[in-house]
Amino acid sequence: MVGVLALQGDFEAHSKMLRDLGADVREVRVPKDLDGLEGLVMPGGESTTMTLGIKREGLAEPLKHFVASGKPVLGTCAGMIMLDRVHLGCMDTLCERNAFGRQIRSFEEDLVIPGIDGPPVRAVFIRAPWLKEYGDGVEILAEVDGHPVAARQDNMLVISFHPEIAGEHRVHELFLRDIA
Ligand SMILES: NC(=O)CC[C@H](N)C(=O)O
Repeated sequence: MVGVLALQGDFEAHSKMLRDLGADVREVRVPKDLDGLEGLVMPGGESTTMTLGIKREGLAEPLKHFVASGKPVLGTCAGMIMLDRVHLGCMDTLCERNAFGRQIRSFEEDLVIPGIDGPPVRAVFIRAPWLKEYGDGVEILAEVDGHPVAARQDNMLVISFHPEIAGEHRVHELFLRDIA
C-alpha cells in the first residue's frame, strides 16, 4: 500500500497515476493513515497551505517519523519544499520557492534523469522551486539553468516538476521500484 498526502494540491493525479501502474493507494489525511504504508508521495500544491494542513492535523511528527523509517518518499514541487530544512526538516536541502520568476509561471523542459531509461523526461514546471542549498548527502539528478530540480537523499526522491500532469509515468515507476 502506497500513501499520497491528500491535504491539498494535486494528490488525485498522483493517486490515479499510481493506481494505473498497479499500486494500491491510500490517501493520507490524518496520522493513522500512515500506518502500514510502504511508501509516500507528497504532491505539489501550495506549500504555505500544505504546512497549515500538516499542523492542523498533527501530521508533522508522524510524517518525520515515517521518513526516518527509511521507506521511500517522493516529494514533488510543494512536496519537495515540505521535506526541506525549514519545513519538516527531513532533507538537508533549502528550497527557493517560485524560483523561476513570476513571469515564467509555467514551462516545460526535457530532462535526463539517472535511473530513468528511454527518451528524456518531459518535465512540466508550475511556479516551481529549485534547491538553493544542499548538503553533502544530497545527490543532484537534474538541473535547469544550473539549478537543481531533481535530487535524492537516502530514501527521499524530490523533483520540482509535475510528471503526473504530463502523463509521464517513469518517475512514479522509479519510486515504485524503490519500494519493491
Ligand atoms: N506546483 C507547486 O507545487 C508550486 C509550489 C508553490 N509555488 C509553493 O511555493 O508552494
